[in-house]
Amino acid sequence: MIKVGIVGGTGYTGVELLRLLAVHPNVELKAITSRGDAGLPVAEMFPNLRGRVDLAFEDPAKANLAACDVVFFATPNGIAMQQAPELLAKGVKVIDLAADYRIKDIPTWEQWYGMTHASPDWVGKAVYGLPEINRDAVKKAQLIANPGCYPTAVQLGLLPLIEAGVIDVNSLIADTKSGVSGAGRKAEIPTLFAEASDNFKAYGVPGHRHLPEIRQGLSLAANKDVGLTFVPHLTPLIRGIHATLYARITKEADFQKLFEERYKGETFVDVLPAGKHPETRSVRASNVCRIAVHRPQGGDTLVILSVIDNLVKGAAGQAVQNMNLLFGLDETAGLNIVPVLP
Ligand SMILES: NC(=O)C1=CN([C@@H]2O[C@H](COP(=O)(O)OP(=O)(O)OC[C@H]3O[C@@H](n4cnc5c(N)ncnc54)[C@H](OP(=O)(O)O)[C@@H]3O)[C@@H](O)[C@H]2O)C=CC1
Ligand SMILES: CC(=O)N[C@@H](CCC(=O)OP(=O)(O)O)C(=O)O
Repeated sequence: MIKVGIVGGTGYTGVELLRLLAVHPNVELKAITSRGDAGLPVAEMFPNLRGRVDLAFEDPAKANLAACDVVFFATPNGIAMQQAPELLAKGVKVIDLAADYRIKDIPTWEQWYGMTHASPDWVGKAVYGLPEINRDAVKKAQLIANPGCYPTAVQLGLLPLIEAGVIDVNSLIADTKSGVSGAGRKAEIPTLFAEASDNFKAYGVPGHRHLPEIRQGLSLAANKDVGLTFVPHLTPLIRGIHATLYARITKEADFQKLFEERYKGETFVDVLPAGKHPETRSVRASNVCRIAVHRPQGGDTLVILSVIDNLVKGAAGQAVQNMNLLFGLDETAGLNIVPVLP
């Protein structure tokens, strides 16, 4: 059994990791941390885990994380970069759900995240954990930078077209919507019920920190810098991301077939039949990204629709998928979940 620790067990991605790992056939949960709720039984905070997780939260300073085979950091940005190196030096594998190791260019990361990087040496060694792109590198990694939620939906939607060289990569548009769980579990005014329900708004239009992450991935695939307009929106959903992606065609192809071929054999990417519209509820609680390819009125613009559950394929599920690869397990272990509908 793989001994697993989680730093930041009281957040939304932390409890989602617990939900998935509690029934994972190859995992033994060893430690779950919280600074504020150390000593509290996990199932008392999260009643959905009663009878599934019998651990109590531990103070991160006291938990024996070094005895684990893998530690997930489900913490705010800037925590793993301080705490992971000590574990990595002891041979523990680390999967960071935050952004500390996602961006290879340190000045770019420091500019967007507004802090000095505490372990820049590990950035170069970290592997960006988008398995559909990077599977072989993930298998050999010690440190995984788990992708952001918007970057997962956007990259999976655009990469097949960029890899095939059939679109203009200077004028890409990603119009994305997220449910409020994307903002985490901490109390904040914009995610109060009275603020976020019955409301719809864009945010971060001048620049969102996922822009450099998405640009990095797409530019690698294009082998040149891409031009991307990225506009996130907050919607009154709890879970879910819907990305509407626009790309101008530069080379004719059977675009539907191109997507079907690219994701053939990918358990967690489902290309819908031509003409369909994916819904966020069709992936809720599952690790699936559902994609549809449209060419409205046969014009020169492709519209790709890509939906994920931000907490699963956008965070905890993808992290478990990466763990499976790291330990040579079946990539789908613990992730064979039918989405909840309605
Ligand atoms: N929500 C989402 O959809 C997605 C989130 N992510 C990323 O995953 C990470 C976690 O997100 P989310 O679960 O939403 O966040 P939350 O705010 O819901 O939870 C954060 C967790 O981190 C713990 N924590 C905070 N500060 C520290 C610290 N200094 N040392 C140790 N633990 C700490 C908190 O517990 P306590 O204070 O008790 O210690 C809490 O358990 C973030 O980096 C986020 O950006 C990535 C993709 C999607
Ligand atoms: C709705 C909402 O607020 N979403 C978050 C992004 C989700 C996330 O956690 O992304 P990282 O892992 O990169 O931090 C935001 O826009 O900041």
